[in-house]
Amino acid sequence: MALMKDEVDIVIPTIRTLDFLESWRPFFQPYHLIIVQDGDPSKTIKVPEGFDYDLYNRDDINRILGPKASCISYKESACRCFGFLISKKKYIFTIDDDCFVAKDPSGKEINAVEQHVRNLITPSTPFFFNTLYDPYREGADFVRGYPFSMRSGVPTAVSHGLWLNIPDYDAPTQLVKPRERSTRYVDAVITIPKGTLYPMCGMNLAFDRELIGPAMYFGLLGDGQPFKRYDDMLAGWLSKVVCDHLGLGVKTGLPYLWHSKASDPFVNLKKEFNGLFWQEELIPFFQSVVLPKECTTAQQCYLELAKLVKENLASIDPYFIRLADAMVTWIEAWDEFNPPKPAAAS
Ligand SMILES: O=c1ccn([C@@H]2O[C@H](COP(=O)(O)OP(=O)(O)O[C@H]3OC[C@H](O)[C@H](O)[C@H]3O)[C@@H](O)[C@H]2O)c(=O)[nH]1
Ligand SMILES: [Mn+2]
Repeated sequence: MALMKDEVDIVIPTIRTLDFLESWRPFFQPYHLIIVQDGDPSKTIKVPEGFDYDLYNRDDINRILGPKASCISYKESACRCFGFLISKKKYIFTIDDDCFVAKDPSGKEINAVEQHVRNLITPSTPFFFNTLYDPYREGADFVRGYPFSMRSGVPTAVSHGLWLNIPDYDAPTQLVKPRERSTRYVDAVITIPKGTLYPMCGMNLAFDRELIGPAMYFGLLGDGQPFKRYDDMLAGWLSKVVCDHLGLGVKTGLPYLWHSKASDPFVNLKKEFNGLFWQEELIPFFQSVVLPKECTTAQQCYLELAKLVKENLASIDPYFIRLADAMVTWIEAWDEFNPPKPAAAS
């Protein structure tokens, strides 16, 4: 049974091949796939038979967005956010092409789509921590002392899944621990408390487009930019600031998938180099941001954040002025392709 099959798009950035889809066929076949082909658009990427998909390469992105295509990264997994923008569905699940179906401790294959949807359709508890983890899961509840006034929770905007086998480590960690593998299956889903940022990894991620889509921009990184392999981190910091401001929840934990490819740590070190230093200034900055109460939509919050990025981060590097402009272009593109729905007749 494919949960919410008409409400979910599965977005896959790829610069390699899509053979991994065979592993997901039982779970993905009922859903629509949006494949964002990065790199050389003249290269043909084969999609295995039997999947319902749209595939967009760089020529398509340029044709569809016109000048606004300038905000979509090139040669960076951040290109995936083009799929977020042109989707018409309520939920997005995005996954990398080197991620496979994992098994839980009982040996059962994990349907990551289903778990993400369950995470997203049940509330979050960012304002008061429930020590027995997600109280809305089967076999759990609010523990003694949990305020009754808070037990309805808040809408969940983001569901952040994890990975067995190759963990998402930065290059320095990968270099000193080349053989370390993620083997611990933790059967938990946890709401990330309000006021706390987190390192959002894009390889096993789902979100509610209608609640937080405009804030899930993966930035202008990659080819031609001094900032690389921090696309998901940037989106995670900014979207969490917006979620906290709008009273939306972010969950992390289940589902797990099996991450198979360790990218080259030396190549990654070069790509991540600036980010390793900049993150130590960016994180405290985003942690300190307080958005004005007049910002009541994800778009308004995001445009305010673009202003703050431009005003406060150019001292780190002039690149942040370009990033701030790209954030504004992203919202313009978002609104062009996702015009506000007319208010229901009263
Ligand atoms: O220029 C590129 C490079 C990659 N892709 C696609 O993005 C996906 C991730 O690529 P890869 O598996 O090589 O990345 P990792 O080293 O595992 O690190 C990931 O960690 C999570 C991040 O969100 C991000 O996905 C990576 O940093 C994969 O589908 C590639 O085909 C691309 O489109 N363009
Ligand atoms: Mn990978």
